[in-house]
Amino acid sequence: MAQAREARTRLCAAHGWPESAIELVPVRASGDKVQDRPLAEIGGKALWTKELDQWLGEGHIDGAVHSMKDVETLRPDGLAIAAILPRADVRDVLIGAVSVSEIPRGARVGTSAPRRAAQMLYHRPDCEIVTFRGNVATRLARLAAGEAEVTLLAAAGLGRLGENGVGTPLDPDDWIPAPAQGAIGIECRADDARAHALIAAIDDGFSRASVMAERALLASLGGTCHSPVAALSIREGDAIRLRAILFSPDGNERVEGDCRVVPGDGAAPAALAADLLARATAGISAHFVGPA
Ligand SMILES: NCc1[nH]cc(CCC(=O)O)c1CC(=O)O
Repeated sequence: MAQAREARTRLCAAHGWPESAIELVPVRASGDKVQDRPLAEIGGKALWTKELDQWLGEGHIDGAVHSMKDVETLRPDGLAIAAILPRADVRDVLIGAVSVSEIPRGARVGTSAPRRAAQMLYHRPDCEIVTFRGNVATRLARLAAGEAEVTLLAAAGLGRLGENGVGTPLDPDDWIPAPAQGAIGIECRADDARAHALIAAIDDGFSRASVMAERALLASLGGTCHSPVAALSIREGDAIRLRAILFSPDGNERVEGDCRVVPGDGAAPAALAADLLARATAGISAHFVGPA
C-alpha cells in the first residue's frame, strides 16, 4: 500500500490531478496469505503477482503497482511494464549489529531469502540462519522477541514505512542486493494505450535501464526471486556497470563477474549470465536452470 500511495502521488503530480483521481484497490497476494513457511518452500511461482495480474487482465483495475524484486522475469503476454519509478535506496540494511564482521560469533540470522542467507554464510560461516518471514513490522517484532540476533531488510521497504533510522545500510561494494531491489514498477494492460501513456509519463529512464539489465541477467540465469543471486547496476557515464554474484545456498562457493551495459541492451547481461554459469561450480549451477 505504501508503494501504491507513492505511485499515486507521482502520477497525480505529473498530470495535475487531485489524489482522489486514482482509487487504490488493495489486493491480497498469495505470498501474504501464507506466513508460516519460507516462500521458496511454498514452491508456487508468481506469489506476489498472480492475483494482481488477474485483476488487471479482467479490467477490475487499470494499473498494478509492484515491487520489481518480486516480479517474475517472464510476464503474461497481455501486460506491459509502463513505468519504473525513480529507484529508492538499493541497499540491504543489517539490523542488530553495526557491521557484518561485528556480528557476535555463532549468532542467529533471521531471513528467508536464499540470497541473504548464502551471502551471510559466505562472509560468516559461523552464523546460523533462522527462517524469518512476514512484513517489516513482523520481522522487527521477531527480532525484538529474541528469535534471532540480527536480520536483514531492504532499505527501500524500511524507508517507505518510515523506519529510516533502523540498522546499518550495507555498502554495495561488499554486499550486493537482489536484482531490482528498491524499484517500483507499474504495469497496465498492453492494449490499453491511454493508461500506458498516462503511466509512462512518470517512467524514470535510468531506473528502467538498471532494473531491466538486472532482470535480463536473472532471466538468462533461469533464476527467480528465491535464487541465491545478487546483482546491481551502477551508473558508468551514460552506461551501466552490471555486477553479479551467484552463491551456493550454503555460502561455501560463489562466482562473480561484471559487464558494461548500454541502456536497453539485453545481450550483455545474457552474456554475463552465460559466463557466470560456465564458471560456476556444480553447487552453484544446480540452483539455476539457464535461459528459458
Ligand atoms: N520479498 C520481500 C520484499 N520485496 C520487496 C521488498 C523491499 C522493497 C524493495 O526492494 O523495493 C521486500 C522486503 C525486503 O526484502 O526487506
